[in-house]
Amino acid sequence: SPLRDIPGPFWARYTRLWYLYKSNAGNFHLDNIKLHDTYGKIVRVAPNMYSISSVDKAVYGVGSHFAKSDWYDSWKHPDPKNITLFSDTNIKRHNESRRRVQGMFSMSTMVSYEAQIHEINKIFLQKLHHFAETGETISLDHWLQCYAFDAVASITFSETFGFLSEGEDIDGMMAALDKGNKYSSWAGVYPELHPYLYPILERIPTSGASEMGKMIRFIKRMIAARRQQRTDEGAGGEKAIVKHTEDQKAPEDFLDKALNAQSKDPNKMTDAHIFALGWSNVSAGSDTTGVSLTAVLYHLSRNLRVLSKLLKEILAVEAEGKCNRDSFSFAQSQSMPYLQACIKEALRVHAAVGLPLWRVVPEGGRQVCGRHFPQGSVVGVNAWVAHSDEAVFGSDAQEFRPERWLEADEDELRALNAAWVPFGAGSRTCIGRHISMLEINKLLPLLLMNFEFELIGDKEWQTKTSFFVKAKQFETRIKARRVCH
Ligand code: HEM
Repeated sequence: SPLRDIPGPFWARYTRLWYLYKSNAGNFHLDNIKLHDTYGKIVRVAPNMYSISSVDKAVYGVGSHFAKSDWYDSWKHPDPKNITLFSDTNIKRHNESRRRVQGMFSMSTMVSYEAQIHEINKIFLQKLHHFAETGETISLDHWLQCYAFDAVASITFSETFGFLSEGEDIDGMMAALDKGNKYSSWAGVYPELHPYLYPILERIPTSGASEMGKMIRFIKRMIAARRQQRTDEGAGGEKAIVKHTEDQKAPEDFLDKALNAQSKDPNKMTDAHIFALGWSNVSAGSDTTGVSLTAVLYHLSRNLRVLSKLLKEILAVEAEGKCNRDSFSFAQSQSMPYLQACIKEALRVHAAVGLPLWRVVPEGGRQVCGRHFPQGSVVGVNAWVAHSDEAVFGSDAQEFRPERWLEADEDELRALNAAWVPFGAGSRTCIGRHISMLEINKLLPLLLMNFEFELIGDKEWQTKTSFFVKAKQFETRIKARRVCH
């Protein structure tokens, strides 16, 4: 092989088992950084899989023609009818599907959902005020995940899953998603087995495949119920706008938007597109935002200098009467440079996704990270590796220091931004990033204005990666914030 000199662990040269084991051992986000420290910019992690240390535009640039590798096949049901945006490895079909739904995810559309997010924020604040009164210790990561689930459900289906009000994983949906993701992460290493493994494992209750099946059925039930409701209401698909919330001013939710688009042109918005939309929002829009919110709060709680500087910015806005402790507008958050720097920095030091984003070198081969790769080679960058690159982020790359985003000059900022990939990059970049940005920007100032978060234990937190880098536990005590600092 022309790539035989690429270094890496001994067993990775001969078998995918090494990557299977390592990527599922729970620490690959950190192991991947160590691998690059040991072996350099390009590291072999399996006979034909190469981890690269930077976000090469040749691979991830828009129009690069590097398709997602078959590692993504295991992220969908083997039935080809169940395509999803995230797992589609066909460039042409993915572009077409993405174009059909792109408008629903634009920032301007997202801002129209502010009122829904505001309602979810209210429920969450009430819950936290209760915990502040009782003084009990809570798992903040769990509650932030409940929040993210209910928020995305609210804009997708105009109803919450009830996680925040119950504080529980109702119907085991969180666990189902978690197990499904774990299955996909390991089965992706041997994707050729997925069509055979999935139907067998699906029959074993609580296996990752059976839990994935449960989520798929849940989404299909939500869609079928809405179709029925529209028929019962006489909409029958022809009426342009059908409201499913009591608030008649609320914008159409994602599902209605998709069903209305289908009634206008069933060929453009097929049943498969509608399923893919519901599935993407629930599966890709909950854990990711929960993990990111958890990361922001964790790093702020451990960096009191940063926290008090951010509080100053937020409380100054409050003093000017531009917000109150119940409501914070997205527009306001956008004019707060330190808040933006803190969010960006937290997503840098703790990207939600902790595995490389695998791509296939297209026909004719390509130059990647300064070396030629023949077609069919699989290359991928892990955001954790890209974000720890000292050549870009400086010798303090490991530190949580939001100022780096404010001190950089124009050229430096361009380089920082190019290496900042918590949402992926290029044509496969996260389509839902504006949803999470809306949620994070509206919620975080409210949390900090209302509460003090006291971490239990002074050790660094423990994390576990399957695909998402989740806190093992984030035990916290909450106090109502009464005095301005
Ligand atoms: C902070 C929160 C989020 C993070 C960190 C995040 C991260 C990512 C990343 C890294 C990718 C690229 C994966 C790859 O190349 O394989 C991605 C893709 C995707 N994300 Fe997100 N995501 C977030 C929130 C959301 C939300 C709220 C939604 C939907 C409601 C969503 C839906 C998607 C979809 C559908 C894709 C696939 C896009 C495509 O291939 O065209 N994400 N996300």
